Amino acid sequence: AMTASSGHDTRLYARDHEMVAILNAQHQNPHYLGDIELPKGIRASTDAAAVLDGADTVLAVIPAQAMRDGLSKLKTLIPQSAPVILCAKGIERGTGRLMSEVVAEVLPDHTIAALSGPSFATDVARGLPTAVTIACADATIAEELAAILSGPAFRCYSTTDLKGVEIGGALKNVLAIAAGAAIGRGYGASAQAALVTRGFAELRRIAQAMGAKPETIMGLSGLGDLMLTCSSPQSRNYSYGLALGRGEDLSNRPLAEGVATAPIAAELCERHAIAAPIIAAVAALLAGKITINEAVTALINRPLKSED
Ligand SMILES: NC(=O)C1=CN([C@@H]2O[C@H](COP(=O)(O)OP(=O)(O)OC[C@H]3O[C@@H](n4cnc5c(N)ncnc54)[C@H](OP(=O)(O)O)[C@@H]3O)[C@@H](O)[C@H]2O)C=CC1
Ligand SMILES: O=C(CO)COP(=O)(O)O
Repeated sequence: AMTASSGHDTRLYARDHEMVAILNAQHQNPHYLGDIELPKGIRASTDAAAVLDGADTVLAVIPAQAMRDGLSKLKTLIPQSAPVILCAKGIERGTGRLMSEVVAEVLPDHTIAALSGPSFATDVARGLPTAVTIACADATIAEELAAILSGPAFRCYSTTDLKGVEIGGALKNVLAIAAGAAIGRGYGASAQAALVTRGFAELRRIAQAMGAKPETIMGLSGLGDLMLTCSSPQSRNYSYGLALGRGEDLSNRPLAEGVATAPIAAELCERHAIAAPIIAAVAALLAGKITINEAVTALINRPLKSED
């Protein structure tokens, strides 16, 4: 929707024939975006070759755990000259790879970028004002992509800190589950703020260990997306946490990337001796190893320390 609103020829590949037919005929995507009116310029197709033929920029918008498989199937069709912009927020299960590392293995000769920041799909599709970060190791390409993607209500800031952008996007989902679970269990807004703030300290430590820039973590793709995702039931990760906290049935819920990312993030922190008790608690909670009450009691009774 954002590229079509900016006047770009926008083609969408999807595997669901019915969705493609409805999108082309009614300019809506009822399953994912309700009755939101999408720009008429978007042309959808189930024919990947036709969609990707001659594309000068490709946005990869599939869940993190499906990224390797999804792009592998399309790799011969993606034009060599087209930068691939990753929109998924997560760490790959099994390998611990960031999305850019996954794509570097699948498409080793392509320019890789990542688009991330506080941006609910429904807000962007409605044309509500949104600001995000686009990252690419090549500063000129990052700036060019920011200019291409920005539009009347969509503002892109550019950075070369690909890792920083990816780490913020992946970990905010894990922390949103913690925030939602605390509210769902009835611990209140003070506990929620404490979890988000101390979770942010964990995010900063991990980012530093991985060589990300502090400015990126303090920016839209870090703090910005953390604020959004940890405070709004519109977030699928936060609402997953809410349901967990309320003891609701967790089957058949919409995608919550933090569920897959939590255990791998906790394992990475343990392996690199990075203190991340909240991320570890989310992983243990999701694995059914502890209850929310046990997690909160353990967190609040940790040895006292300075606030760093
Ligand atoms: N929704 C949002 O507000 C935002 C989402 N993101 C990120 O974008 C990524 C995708 O999320 P989102 O689009 O919301 O997820 P959804 O679950 O809403 O949609 C997933 C899309 O990916 C397709 N898909 C799923 N699995 C595969 C697969 N194995 N191969 C090919 N296509 C597949 C689905 O197709 P089908 O319908 O055929 O199953 C569907 O079109 C996530 O990492 C998310 O964190 C980032 C910013 C905002
Ligand atoms: O990443 C998002 C907003 O920036 C969407 O969050 P959820 O995946 O939790 O819905």
